[in-house]
Parts: sequence; C-alpha cells; structure tokens
Amino acid sequence: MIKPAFPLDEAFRLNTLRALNLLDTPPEERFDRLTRMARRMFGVTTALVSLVDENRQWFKSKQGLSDTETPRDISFCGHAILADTPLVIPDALADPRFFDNPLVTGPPHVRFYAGCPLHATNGSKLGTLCIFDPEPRAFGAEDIQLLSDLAAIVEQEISTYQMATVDELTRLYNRRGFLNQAQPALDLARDKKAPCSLVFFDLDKFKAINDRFGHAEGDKALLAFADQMRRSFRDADILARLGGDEFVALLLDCPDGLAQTIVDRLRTALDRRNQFTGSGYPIVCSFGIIHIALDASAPIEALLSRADVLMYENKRNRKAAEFVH
Ligand SMILES: Nc1nc2c(ncn2[C@@H]2O[C@H](COP(=O)(O)OP(=O)(O)OP(=O)(O)O)[C@@H](O)[C@H]2O)c(=O)[nH]1
Repeated sequence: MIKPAFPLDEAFRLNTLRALNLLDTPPEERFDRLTRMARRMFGVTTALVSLVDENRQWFKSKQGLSDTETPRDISFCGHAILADTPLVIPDALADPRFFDNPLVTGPPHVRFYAGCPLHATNGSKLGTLCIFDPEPRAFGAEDIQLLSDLAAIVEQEISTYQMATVDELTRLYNRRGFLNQAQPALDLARDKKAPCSLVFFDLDKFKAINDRFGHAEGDKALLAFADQMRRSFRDADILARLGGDEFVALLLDCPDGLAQTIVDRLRTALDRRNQFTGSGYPIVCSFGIIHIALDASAPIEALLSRADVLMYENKRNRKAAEFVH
C-alpha cells in the first residue's frame, strides 16, 4: 500500500478547508441529494462527499457507508486530491497503491473507485465527490465527464454555503452561521456536562467613526475588532458578527471566570491599539457575559437575548459614568 502524499499547498489548503466551517457539521439535504444521484446514476454501492482533513477524511455526505470518517493515510481520496483530474481505479486489487489497503482487503471491500477533486473558489482541493463499489469496472470518458459535472454542483453548493453563513467583511460567522454552529455545539457541551459562556459585544460610538471618517474607515474598525477577537479567543470558540457593530463569542468548555479574563485581555489589547494606531478614534466596546449552567436548556437565541440585555446595561452604565465625568 502507498500512503497518499501531501499536496504542495497543504497548509494553505487546510486553512481554506477549516475556514469553510463545514467539517463536523450535520448532514444536509443539498449534498445528500447529489450523493444519492451519483449512487443511482453509476449503480454503485457508495457515493461520498469526502473532505480531506489533516489526519482523516470526513464525510459531509455519505450513501452506502456507516463510517463518518476514515484515516487519511489509507484513504483513496487523499490520492485523488493530488491531481486536477478525477482519479479512477478500475480494480484496486490490480493497483500497487491499493491492493493491500485495509479498505480493499476488509470492509467496505473497495474494488472500483472514482473520485473527482472538489475545489474551493481559491483553487485549493478540499476533498472529493467519490463513488466506489466492491465489483471492478471500466469507467469511460463519458462517465468521468458525468462525475465531474456532479462534482461541479457540489463545489457550487460549498461556495453558496460559505456565502450564506460567513460575514463578507470580517470572515467571521454571520448570524445564520453562528446559529448553525452554536446550537449543536451547545447541545454537545450539555451532554458532556461542559460549562460554556456567551459574550455579546457592541462597539461604542461606532456611528461617529462612520460619520467623521467615512464608511470605509468604519469597515476598518470592524475588521480590527474582529481580528482582535480572533487573537484573544481560543480556536474552539465560535465567533460571529451578528450584524452592524454587534459581535458574539460562544466559549465552549469554559470554566467560570475564563470569559471575563479573555474579555479583559481583548479590551487591554484594544486600549494598546487605540494608543498607538494614530487612526484618530478609539475602538471601544460594551459587553455582556453570561455563564451557561450545565443543566440549562434554553435555546441559543434565548441566551443571545439575555447576553444582549446585559451588554446594554453595561453600555448604559458606561454612558452614565461618562456623563458624570
Ligand atoms: N462602516 C460600516 N458601518 C456599518 C456597517 N453595518 C452597520 N453600520 C453602521 O453602524 C452604525 C451602528 O449604529 P449604532 O448601533 O447606533 O452605533 P453606536 O454609534 O456605536 O451607538 P452606541 O452603541 O450607542 O454607542 C450605524 O450607523 C450603521 O449604519 C458596516 O458593515 N460597515
């Protein structure tokens, strides 16, 4: 067996894949429809949308397979993303790369495989639309064209998904992306009895930045705040721009007090930026933090409303304190 090599742009490719926020998300009909079509059109046992992650291939959609992922080093798709054209293996037992691969010698007993690379809009190869079957078979030019056409639809769905769930300016989640991610993450955290926190941010006097310095400068301030959020929170936290100058962070597996520490760190970094940037205006935020109790069952929307109310109290108090001074 030959393990798949790493593509030359592996780090860039992985960044692109992770930024899509598709890994470990629930199945979706718009992808399942396409794998169902592939299975039926080609009369194979299995059709997958496989995303090739650092050490595994994970299936966004699967027909005819119960596994949700397999190790990358035994994957066929790890090989398929190394070329721009589809990889076709008419008979895995006759191929030196695969004849003794555990996916060939054991379940699901792959003999025939065809995988078409799926490209992100920046050209990175994310994974494949692939089909396989326990019987060897010939796969001609027309078949390859058909599989490529289906793969192009999967690519379109991936880019539509990204546009619908990611904030175009900051590349954080938008409201829809946040709700998609946050509710299942919260449900999982409750099952695991891991405490979480939610932080709601709203920039102070943001309208004045737009009014005095122009909309483009306002955009720069929003970007600077988003960048600071990325730097201050942890990789596993779910960050979003809900709209306008409102941002939110869901901290998973977060001991009581950690959210406050991170918010303090973020505000200290903003203060430092405000002193040295020379932009002519400070970026300041109000925030509300709620700690989500282990036995809480409120949906994420209700938690957002509670954090929003706390943020407004914080903003009102800060305005009142300014007025006194
Ligand atoms: N530059 C820019 N401005 C935006 C964007 N989306 C919303 N806005 C503006 O953001 C402003 C938000 O207004 P407010 O919530 O009243 O902002 P504020 O001045 O921070 O008010 P306080 O929160 O009470 O301090 C509005 O003027 C919107 O037009 C955007 O994508 N870019």
